[in-house]
Amino acid sequence: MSRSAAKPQTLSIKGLSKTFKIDNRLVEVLQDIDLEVQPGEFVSIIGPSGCGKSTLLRMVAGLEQEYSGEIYLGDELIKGPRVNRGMVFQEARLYPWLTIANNVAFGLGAQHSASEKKRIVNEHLQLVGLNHFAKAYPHQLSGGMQQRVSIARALVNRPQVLLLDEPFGALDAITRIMMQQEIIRIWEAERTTILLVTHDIDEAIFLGDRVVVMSKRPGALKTVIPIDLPRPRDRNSYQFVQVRKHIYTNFFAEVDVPFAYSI
Ligand SMILES: Nc1ncnc2c1ncn2[C@@H]1O[C@H](COP(=O)(O)OP(=O)(O)OP(=O)(O)O)[C@@H](O)[C@H]1O
Repeated sequence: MSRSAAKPQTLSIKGLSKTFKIDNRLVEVLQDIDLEVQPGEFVSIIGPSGCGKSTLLRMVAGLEQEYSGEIYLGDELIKGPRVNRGMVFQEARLYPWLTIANNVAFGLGAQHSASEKKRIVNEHLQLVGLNHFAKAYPHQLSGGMQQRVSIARALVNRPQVLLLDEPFGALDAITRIMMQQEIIRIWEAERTTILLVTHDIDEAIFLGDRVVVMSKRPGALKTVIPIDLPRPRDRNSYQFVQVRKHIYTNFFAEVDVPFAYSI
């Protein structure tokens, strides 16, 4: 592909803490997060429900702006959303009245001519394997295909960082496995830095160069585990199973069940 990439930058999260006001109470959600993500690295984030994983991603996206600490992309202090960071959510969030091509084109800036827009959209539809669906509408696509459209839309401005917030959570198990292979293929083609939040420990190990494990709220970094397994990874290999066992037994063997959820 003839798509020129911007120079990759390191993502630096420094001393990040976040408090929300819930029911007139201040609730500390994130506590002193320090994390450096190298250009082109794939980092998976796991942790108990409510520990602040999505909030952390939203902060990197620039969607949350009140917090202490700093987030840098290269030399740029992140203060709000910008096209150098793309985000994909659990639901595809497509516009039902727009064709697939127009959904992908939606985020493209006015600096592109109509023919340039068409070329960029086609390249991205090809990247996610949907070039034959340019004129279809979202309701004509399966959940996995819709999610691929939202990945194309997030990549269309050539972001430095792709933020994936439980992007395959709503998909069935088989589609999920296919999408994991798909995101690896896209990542290997694009070499975009990826931050993935997931509830699925296998998915975190299968995809990540490193797995960040967060503690329960207020979310802090419990540990960061490098995954030195060769790609493509085999979920049933001895080494893979050992990494999974290590994460389960050391970090998730005794997850506290809040009283409200206990029987
Ligand atoms: N806009 C908001 N206003 C108030 N509280 C919020 C807001 N967004 C998130 N929270 C609170 O922050 C905490 C962390 O939420 P967040 O969605 O980041 O957690 P999470 O780790 O992604 O959870 P899950 O794994 O269940 O999706 C929760 O207690 C939630 O209630």
